[in-house]
Amino acid sequence: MTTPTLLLVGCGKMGGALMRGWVSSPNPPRLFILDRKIQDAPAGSTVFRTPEEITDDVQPDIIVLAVKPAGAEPMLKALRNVLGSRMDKAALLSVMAGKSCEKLAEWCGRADMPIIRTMPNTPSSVGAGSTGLYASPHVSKAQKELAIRLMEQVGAVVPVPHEEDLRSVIAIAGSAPAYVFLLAELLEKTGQELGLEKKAARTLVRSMIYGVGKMLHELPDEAETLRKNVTSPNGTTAAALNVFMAEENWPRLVPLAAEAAIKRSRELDD
Ligand SMILES: NC(=O)C1=CN([C@@H]2O[C@H](COP(=O)(O)OP(=O)(O)OC[C@H]3O[C@@H](n4cnc5c(N)ncnc54)[C@H](OP(=O)(O)O)[C@@H]3O)[C@@H](O)[C@H]2O)C=CC1
Ligand SMILES: O=C(O)[C@@H]1CCC=N1
Repeated sequence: MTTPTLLLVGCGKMGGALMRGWVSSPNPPRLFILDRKIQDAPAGSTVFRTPEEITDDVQPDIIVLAVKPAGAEPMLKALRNVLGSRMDKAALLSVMAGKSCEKLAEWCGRADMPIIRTMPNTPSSVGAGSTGLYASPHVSKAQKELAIRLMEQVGAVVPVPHEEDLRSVIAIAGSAPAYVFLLAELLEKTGQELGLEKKAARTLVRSMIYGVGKMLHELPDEAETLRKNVTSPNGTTAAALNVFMAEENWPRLVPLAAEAAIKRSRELDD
């Protein structure tokens, strides 16, 4: 298997998470990075601060676009100018929460530009990401396989049949690490308010969430079964879950939050 060449455009929170995941994986890609402020580029990679700095020897197999959606149009137009026909030999892999394949192809200057849209998440930085992936009709079988292989190097990949499905991926996986981090924050804070030392609350909460993640990852059981195994009849967990599971709480709030994320993804498309 040949080592693919990537041009990673934008190396902030998500691009940086992918970069860290890739360089720690068994077969790291050859990395060119375009980012105006990256400080910790991995050994062996090459950094450009502006599109104009990109050298003539750069021929990417995949251009990974990880800037904010609002910055996509000027960036792709600048890349087209600098890369010229080299752009035609590459596929574009967007990680952005907005901007359709159609728009991205237009900004690449080519209606049949092969575009792969993905929605990864920051756990990719430790090889435990989850990525939804949609390939436009212009993506070849080999390009799609390469994109899947790259994203599998940093976690699980779920191909989706429709571009629109990526909105659901955003709501339950792309944005969702923040929901779990919020739960961790609130549990740690509550532990301290209940009298535990900060360090003790932090250790207990983080190892608990790690353990829950490991069980969900390794065991075949449904989440519901694992939840019920913790919930002794009339015990402490049942008392707490009566609060969370009340109709007006999590059963209403989780779909409401997902809907808000989806609505925002539509706005980011414009
Ligand atoms: N954060 C997350 O958890 C996830 C984010 N995404 C998607 O990833 C994309 C990036 O998000 P995120 O990583 O959070 O954003 P960041 O702002 O952290 O990263 C973007 C990076 O690109 C750089 N950049 C932007 N424009 C240019 C330019 N013209 N020249 C050089 N460098 C440039 C930015 O520099 P500067 O700051 O100086 O502008 C920054 O370092 C978004 O589209 C988002 O939807 C997807 C899944 C999860
Ligand atoms: O908040 C955002 O818009 C990005 C996309 C998913 C996670 N972060």
